Amino acid sequence: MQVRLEQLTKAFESRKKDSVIAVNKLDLTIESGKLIGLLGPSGCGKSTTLFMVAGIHDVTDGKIYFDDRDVTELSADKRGIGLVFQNYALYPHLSVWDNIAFPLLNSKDMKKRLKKQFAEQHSNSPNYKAYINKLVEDAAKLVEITAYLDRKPGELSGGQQQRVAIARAIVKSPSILLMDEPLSNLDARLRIQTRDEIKRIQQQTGITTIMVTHDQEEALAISDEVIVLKDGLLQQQGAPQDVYDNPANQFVAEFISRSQINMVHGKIATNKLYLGQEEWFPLPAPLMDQEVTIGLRYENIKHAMENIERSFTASVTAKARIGGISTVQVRLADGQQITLLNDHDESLRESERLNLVVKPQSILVFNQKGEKILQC
Ligand SMILES: Nc1ncnc2c1ncn2[C@@H]1O[C@H](COP(=O)(O)OP(=O)(O)OP(=O)(O)O)[C@@H](O)[C@H]1O
Repeated sequence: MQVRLEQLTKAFESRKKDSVIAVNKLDLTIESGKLIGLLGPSGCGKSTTLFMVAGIHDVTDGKIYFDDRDVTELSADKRGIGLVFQNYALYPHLSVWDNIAFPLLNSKDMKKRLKKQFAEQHSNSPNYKAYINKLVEDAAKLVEITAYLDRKPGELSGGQQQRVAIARAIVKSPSILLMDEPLSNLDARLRIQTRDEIKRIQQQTGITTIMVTHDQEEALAISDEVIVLKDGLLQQQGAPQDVYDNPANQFVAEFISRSQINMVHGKIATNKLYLGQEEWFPLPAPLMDQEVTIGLRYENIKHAMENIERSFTASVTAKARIGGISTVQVRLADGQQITLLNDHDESLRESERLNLVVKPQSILVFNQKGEKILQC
């Protein structure tokens, strides 16, 4: 099912006189069957957006459509969504089976729907009870927790509990699955494993899924598309690699870079780009004279032959090795430091002068407002 937000806005009344605009005129279309990473720093409005789509928060302004149906005023239980929370929110006194079956057995609407489905589908189940049992077992099988159906949540690991929560959300065949930071209570190893599980489950079911996360690596790894928010405003939507390669602005470039980006001070003067104080190269198209910030990702800066077009020189100040990644820090003529990946040359010496070049289309130039004015 497609999800479309039109000028979606949420203001929270504050005790002080100004209200907080948590989500600000958000226009978005999420295509059916996609896994979306809703991404941004703490307080940017991710959860508020998700909870409006879920029907948990009412909207201050704007519209929410599921396909062509306006669901803005529809209550949460009538939207056909599955919800997964950060803290799993399982019932501790119920078994895993009972937790998964809970939404099937405790909603009048759902019971009505299931009875109709059971009658229409001429299912292989001999009776309604067996039909429910099969739905629970199928959901448990999908998330691979069949062996734990008799246990209580407290007898499971965090990762297993989150799988139960996912099973409970998908057992009612929702049209949309909404996940609020589903991985953040898990340790690093389980996070990667569960992240990959979410991808598999989403691909197997084809349910349109929106996953809120503040962890860009997590979002980039599994999402078909990422949506980046800041201060309640949409910054960019696109395929992970495209957003990484072509960030819309300085904020996105820094947020989606695992911090491995240099932001170097420079300027544009008489249609030439300056790296620090040094003239670098003529602009491909004219731009106004101004101070700029130049974004250069570590992996895009390479050693080069002397005098190659757009090359620049810098001297080595330090080398570092973190895990399998080796970096070298160099100083430009005006003293600014930049870092690059030290792919191949372990023999670099301190103060050695290097000739460097940046991969085409990866020089990102931002104006003082953080808007991208050039990428070349
Ligand atoms: N019930 C509320 N009352 C008042 N302000 C709220 C309320 N809920 C959220 N906010 C504010 O709205 C803004 C967006 O909050 P939201 O929880 O959506 O952000 P988030 O991106 O999900 O953050 P996090 O990653 O920390 O969960 C924040 O400034 C927050 O303080």
